[in-house]
Amino acid sequence: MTVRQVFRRFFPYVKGDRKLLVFAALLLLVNVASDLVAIWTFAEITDNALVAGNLNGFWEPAGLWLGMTLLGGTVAYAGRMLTARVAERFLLKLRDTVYAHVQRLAPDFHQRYGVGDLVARHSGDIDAVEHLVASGVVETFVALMSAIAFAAAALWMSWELALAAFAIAPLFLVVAKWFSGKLRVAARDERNVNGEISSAVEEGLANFTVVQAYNQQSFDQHRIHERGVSWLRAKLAEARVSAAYTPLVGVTEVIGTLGVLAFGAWEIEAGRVTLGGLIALTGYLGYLYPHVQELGQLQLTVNQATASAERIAELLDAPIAVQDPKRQLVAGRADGLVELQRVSFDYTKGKPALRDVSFVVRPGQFVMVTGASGAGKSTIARLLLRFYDPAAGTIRLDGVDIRNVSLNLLRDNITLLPQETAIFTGTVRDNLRYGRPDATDEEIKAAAYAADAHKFIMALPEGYDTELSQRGLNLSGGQRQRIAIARAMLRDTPVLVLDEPTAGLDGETASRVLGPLRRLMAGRTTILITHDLHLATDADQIVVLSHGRVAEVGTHHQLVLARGEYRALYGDRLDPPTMPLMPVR
Ligand SMILES: Nc1ncnc2c1ncn2[C@@H]1O[C@H](COP(=O)(O)OP(=O)(O)OP(=O)(O)O)[C@@H](O)[C@H]1O
Repeated sequence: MTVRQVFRRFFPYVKGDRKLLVFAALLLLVNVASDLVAIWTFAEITDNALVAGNLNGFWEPAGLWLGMTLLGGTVAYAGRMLTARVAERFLLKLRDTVYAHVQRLAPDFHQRYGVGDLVARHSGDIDAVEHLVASGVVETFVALMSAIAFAAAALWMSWELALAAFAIAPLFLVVAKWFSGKLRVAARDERNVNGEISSAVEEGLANFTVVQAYNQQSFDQHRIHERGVSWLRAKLAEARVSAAYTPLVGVTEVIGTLGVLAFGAWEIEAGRVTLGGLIALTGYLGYLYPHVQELGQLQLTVNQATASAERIAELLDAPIAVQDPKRQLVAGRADGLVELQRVSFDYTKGKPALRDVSFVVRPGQFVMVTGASGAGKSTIARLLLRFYDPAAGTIRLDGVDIRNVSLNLLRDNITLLPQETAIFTGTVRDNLRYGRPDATDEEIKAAAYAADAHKFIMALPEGYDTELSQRGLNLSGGQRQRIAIARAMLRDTPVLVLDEPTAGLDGETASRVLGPLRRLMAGRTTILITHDLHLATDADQIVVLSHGRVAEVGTHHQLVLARGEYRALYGDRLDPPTMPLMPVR
C-alpha cells in the first residue's frame, strides 16, 4: 500500500476529530515558538550578563526565559493530551470496525488466519497505522515546522555558520533512505512472524489437555520454539537496522556540531558573532537535529505503518459470507416450516459438500439428519443459520427464502445448539441468559429446572452466581450440555438446530440429557444432526446423507427395514436389535 492509499483508507477514522488535531498542532507550534525565544534569552544572558559581568543584564531575559518555559510546558501538555485523545479515539474506532467486520465473516475464517494472528492484527498492526495516520500527522507537521523555524533562527543568528552546519544535512537523507528500504522488509517479516507465534501459542494453549495426554509437550514446545527462532531472526534483523540507525545519525550529528564549533571559534575571533550568539546557534541546531532525524525516521514509521495497514486492509476486505437483504419480506416469530429445495454447496470449488439436498420439516416436526462423517450434516446447520448461502437451491423458512429474511430476524427464530457448548466468562446466570439478556430470574430458574440443571447449579459454591471459568472447565461435559439446553430453552425459538448434542458424552450421561432435550424439542421444529440413535425412534423423519446427497428418507422403522445406507451405517447396533423398532416417548 502506498502512503496515499493508507491515508485515503484510514484517515476517515479521524473524522470528527480533525479540528482537535489542528488545534493540537497549533498548541505544539506555540511550544516551538516559546523554545525559540527561550534559547534567544540564553544568548542575551551570556552576552549581557555573563560575558559583561553585569547582573543587571540578567533579570529581564531570565524572567522571559522562565515565562517562556512555563508557557511552553503548558501548551505542550495540552497539545500532547489532545493528540493522545484523538489517537486513542482513532484506535477505538478502527478496532471496533475491524472486530465488527470479523464478526460478519464466515465461521471458518479464523481457522484460516489463526486466532493469534488475528489478535496481533487487532493490536500491534492497528497501533502502527495509528502512528502514521492520527498522531503521526500532528507529529510530522510539528517536526517539519520546528525544523523550518529552528533552521531560520540559526540562519538569523549567523547565516555563514548555519549554512556550514546545514551542509551535512544531505548526509542525513542518504542515511535515512538507505535504512528505510531495509526496515520496510524487516518490519513486514516481524509483523508476520508475530502473528504466527501468537497463533501457535494460542493453539497450544487451547489444546493443552490433548498435548499433555498425548505426551506431545516436546513436539508442541518444538513448534513454538521454531516460530520463536523465526521471531528471534526477524527481531534481530529489525534491531540490526534500527539499532545502527541512531548511532550513525549521532556520529553524523557530532561531526556537524564539532565543525560548527571550530568554524564558530574562527568567527568569534574575527568578531562576526558573539559568544552568546554562537551558544544560541548551537542551541538552535541542537533543537533542529532531532526534528530532522524525526523526519528522516518518518520513512521508517511509514514503512511499518504501510506493512500493518496492508494486514488490516486484508481483514477489512475479506468478503462477508452473507449479506443482509435490501428488502425484508417477513417480520416476527415464524411458525417454523423449514424447507430445503435442491440445496448445493461447496466450501472449495470442485469438492461438493452438499448436492441437491431437499427435505421439508413442518412446524413442530422433528427431523433427524444422519450419515457418515464428512457427509455434510453440519453444513446443513451452517446454511440454515446463513453462515453461508447455498451455491444453488433454496432454503425457506415459513415459505420465504431465508436470503430475504434479515440475519437478525432469522437467527432470532432459530436456536443452534453446537457440538461444543460455549461458556463465557461470567456467572452461571449470565451464561444462561446469553441468548436472551432480558430473561427474569424466574424464567432462568424455570429453564434450568426443565434442563435438569437446577440441582447441580444449586450445588455449586454460589449457585446461580457462581463464576464459571473460561470455557467452563469447572463443569462436566454433561453439565455444560445442560447449561446449553437451558440457554436454548430461554431463547424459546420456533426452530431448533441441534448439532451432535450428545457427542463427547458417555452413554449414561448422554441418556441423562435426553429428557431435557425432549422437553426442549417439544412443540418446536427440530433438526437434529447426529450419529447417536438414542432419539432416532422419536424422529418424524430421518434424512440419511451420503457424500453430500440425500441417500434415504424415512422413519427409523422404515429405514431399518429398507436395508439401505441407514442399515449399513448402524447395522451393528441394530442386529440383533438393541433399539426398539416402535417409537417410545
Ligand atoms: N470450512 C471448511 N472448509 C472446507 N471444507 C470444509 C469445511 N467444513 C467442512 N468441509 C468439508 O465439507 C464436507 C462436509 O462437512 P460437514 O462438516 O458438513 O460434515 P459432517 O457430516 O457434519 O461431518 P461430521 O459428522 O464428521 O461432523 C467434508 O468433506 C468436509 O471436509
